[in-house]
Amino acid sequence: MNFLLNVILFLLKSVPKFSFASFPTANYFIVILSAIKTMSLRTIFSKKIDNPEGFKNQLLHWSQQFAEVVFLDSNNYHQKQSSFDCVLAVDAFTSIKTDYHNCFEDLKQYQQQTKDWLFGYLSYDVKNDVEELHSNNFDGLHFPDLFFFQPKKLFLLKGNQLEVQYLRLCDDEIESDFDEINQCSVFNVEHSEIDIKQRISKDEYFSKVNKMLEHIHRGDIYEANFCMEFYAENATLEPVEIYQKLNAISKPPFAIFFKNNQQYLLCASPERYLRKEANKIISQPIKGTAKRFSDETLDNNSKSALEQNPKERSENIMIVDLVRNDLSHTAIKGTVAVEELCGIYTFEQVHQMISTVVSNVENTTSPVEILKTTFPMGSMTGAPKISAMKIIEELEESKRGLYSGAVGYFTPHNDFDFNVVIRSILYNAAANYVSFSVGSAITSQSNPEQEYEECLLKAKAMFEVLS
Ligand SMILES: C=C(O[C@H]1C=CC=C(C(=O)O)[C@@H]1O)C(=O)O
Repeated sequence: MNFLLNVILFLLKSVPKFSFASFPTANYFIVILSAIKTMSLRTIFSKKIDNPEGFKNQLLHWSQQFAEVVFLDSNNYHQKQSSFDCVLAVDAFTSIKTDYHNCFEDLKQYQQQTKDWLFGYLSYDVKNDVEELHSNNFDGLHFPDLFFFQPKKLFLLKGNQLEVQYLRLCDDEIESDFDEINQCSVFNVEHSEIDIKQRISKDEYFSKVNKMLEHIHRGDIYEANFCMEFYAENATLEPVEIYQKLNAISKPPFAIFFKNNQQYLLCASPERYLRKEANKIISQPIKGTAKRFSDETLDNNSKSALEQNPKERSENIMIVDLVRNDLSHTAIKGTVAVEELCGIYTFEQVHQMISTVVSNVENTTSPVEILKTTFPMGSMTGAPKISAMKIIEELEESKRGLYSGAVGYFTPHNDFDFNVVIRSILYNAAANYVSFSVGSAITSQSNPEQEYEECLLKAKAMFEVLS
């Protein structure tokens, strides 16, 4: 039945004369068929958008009237594993907000019972639900450890094609919302200057990295991601404005504007944590970072130096091994594979080394179980994972919270896609607290001075938009 509906829907959508504007009857059919398809939970319709970039901008500004907002933008970055160019989910119908205690089980139940689109995040600290770990470091942000919501209103954009999915309880608002979005004026507001402080001094950074190196030389761990926080108190900023500036200079494939009441994430991440597409699981850890140059020759040299650098390659390969192990917990035997090892990808701010590790799972495997057995992502912890997380907690000064967590969504068909929260600004408007953290992988070959420089390179875009 569902297959037949999908075929009819596909045929209707693919005949050009049946576009929304020129053939309302066909569109009417699409709405009806789609509604039956989703068991009447959501009303769906498609619309052709003439200017997707302009529309995205209006959509983001329009979304600000809601308490819960997730805006995902791939910035048209060419990638195989992508379903949409841009997604907006707003206005919670139901939600789950919790600390780490039993959070994976609670999320599993919520996801299974809702059987709908869910958007939200897992903070780094939900690790404490899975292992005997703690998060006692300083927290100026006070975000919940885990938050997901079922949006009343959902917009999915791919190329010129927009699909709108509204819960039936509010589907009478589709037309008036569209008028509002089209009329939404895009304004630019300047923010006041923000005084950014560093949580640990350069000397403290060196001493902590040296302690981490002692752990490595003793054989406690062989790699760990050491991070440090930059922050501002008594700060006020204009979240949309700052997000758009950060996105404009970074254009990463996993950009996210997230809002939960007074809590904001302005994220310019280049990294995917985990995606599930039917039975296939895809993880794309990043390890290895190199500077961009405006001069083409210097830029190419930096790229090839990264590609050949033995330290960066070994960092990446260690994490690939860890991810293979993580995926094996839920994989069908013999299906874990490395699709790409140490590929070099260029972004606006940096060159990155990215590997792609995949596996297949059974239809019956719970999506939340796949997250639980792989979280937190190896690229932000180190190896062996549990020992690395213990040492990270001991040496870092700030609670990681949503930094180094993951934001993304579940579909009604048990698929999901989550990014890694890095290269991001976090803001609690109620506490007037702004924070961003950066880190790098420490291995036996690390030179503290170079690691410090790498952190500053990763922080450059955030400094630029906040100053
Ligand atoms: C910890 C960060 O980056 C991680 C992710 C990608 C590449 C990394 C690296 O090259 O070491 C880091 O492990 C950060 O950006 O704050």
